[in-house]
Amino acid sequence: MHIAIIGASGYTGGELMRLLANHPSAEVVCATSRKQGGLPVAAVHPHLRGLTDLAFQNIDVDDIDADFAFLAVPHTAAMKVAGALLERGIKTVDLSADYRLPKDIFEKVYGVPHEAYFDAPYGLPELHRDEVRDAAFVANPGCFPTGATLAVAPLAEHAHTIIFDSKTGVTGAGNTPSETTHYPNVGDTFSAYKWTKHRHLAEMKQEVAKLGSGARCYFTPHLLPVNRGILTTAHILLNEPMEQGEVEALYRKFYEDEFFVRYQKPTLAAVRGTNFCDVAVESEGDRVVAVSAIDNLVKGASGQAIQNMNIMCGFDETAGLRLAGMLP
Ligand SMILES: NC(=O)C1=CN([C@@H]2O[C@H](COP(=O)(O)OP(=O)(O)OC[C@H]3O[C@@H](n4cnc5c(N)ncnc54)[C@H](OP(=O)(O)O)[C@@H]3O)[C@@H](O)[C@H]2O)C=CC1
Ligand SMILES: CC(=O)N[C@@H](CCC(=O)OP(=O)(O)O)C(=O)O
Repeated sequence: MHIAIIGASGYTGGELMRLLANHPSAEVVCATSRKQGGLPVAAVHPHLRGLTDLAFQNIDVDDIDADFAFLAVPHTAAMKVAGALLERGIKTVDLSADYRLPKDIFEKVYGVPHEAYFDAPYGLPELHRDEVRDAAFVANPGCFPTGATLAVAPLAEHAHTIIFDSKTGVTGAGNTPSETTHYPNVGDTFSAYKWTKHRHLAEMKQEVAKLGSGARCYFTPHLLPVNRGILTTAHILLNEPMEQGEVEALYRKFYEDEFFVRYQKPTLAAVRGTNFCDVAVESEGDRVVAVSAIDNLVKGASGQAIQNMNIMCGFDETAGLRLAGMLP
């Protein structure tokens, strides 16, 4: 199957190319970039040298010749081309936020009008696999909401309040340098940002509600001095106390058939470079602490996008994604 990556010069675009280089049924034939057109992909992504001879193309989506596309461009840029891909019958996974929320909530949270709205399944396969299978266009979840939702899904319906406390690596901010990501401002230090109003809270609330939970949700992100990874500590306040054994059994059962969710003590190192989400829980009666770890660029973005592609195209769901982490 021939793949186009729109926005291939960015972090998630590079990660799509790295992962697809090992996919048995997919070949990247088009890597677009507005600024790097004509340059070899390896000039921007040196880790891919020897694995691809492609050069970036600065082309319009109407000129793309491919069977499947990934949109790896910022939110509001994806909506400008999504409709054209759909009209041309090119199945697509959108990594941006443009189709993750209902139109009115998107416009409120992102503060911009949506120019080209249509409904799309929310591509968290562990919760919405059947919808993804039948879709021509899938909205890939945000990185924080992926780890947060998987941390609480088995228990959400028993909760009245959920507090998500997440720590993320810096690649979550994309490859454009900024004051926030400037090395002396992020290295050898640690801080919270958007303490109460991060835009991903809307996705978390949406997914918790879809799980049949009326729980109130709160979220505070923190910026870690690492490149990749998100560790989320979710404080789940229960309607009724539950014993450790009961909670743990619930999690193990909920995820027993999920290749990419592993019940074990989460660390960033064990999931780095992989599509795994590691999860574990500890109960103290009416509060359960659930911790999850993902790689923001893989399960939080490009890996999950390929997992969705595999489901949409009838491939083995794990194709190209059976990678171990890097330990020690
Ligand atoms: N980084 C992460 O951990 C995650 C990112 N995402 C989402 O994935 C998408 C890509 O993120 P990421 O790779 O980190 O971002 P980057 O900023 O690293 O890359 C985005 C790429 O899109 C291209 N681009 C930028 N602006 C426009 C535009 N207006 N129109 C067309 N192309 C544009 C740029 O290429 P050029 O300038 O060369 O054209 C750039 O390389 C975003 O929507 C992001 O929110 C989702 C989950 C996790
Ligand atoms: C470190 C950092 O800045 N992270 C980003 C999350 C990026 C992401 O994955 O989310 P979207 O796909 O919704 O853009 C943030 O906090 O906004």
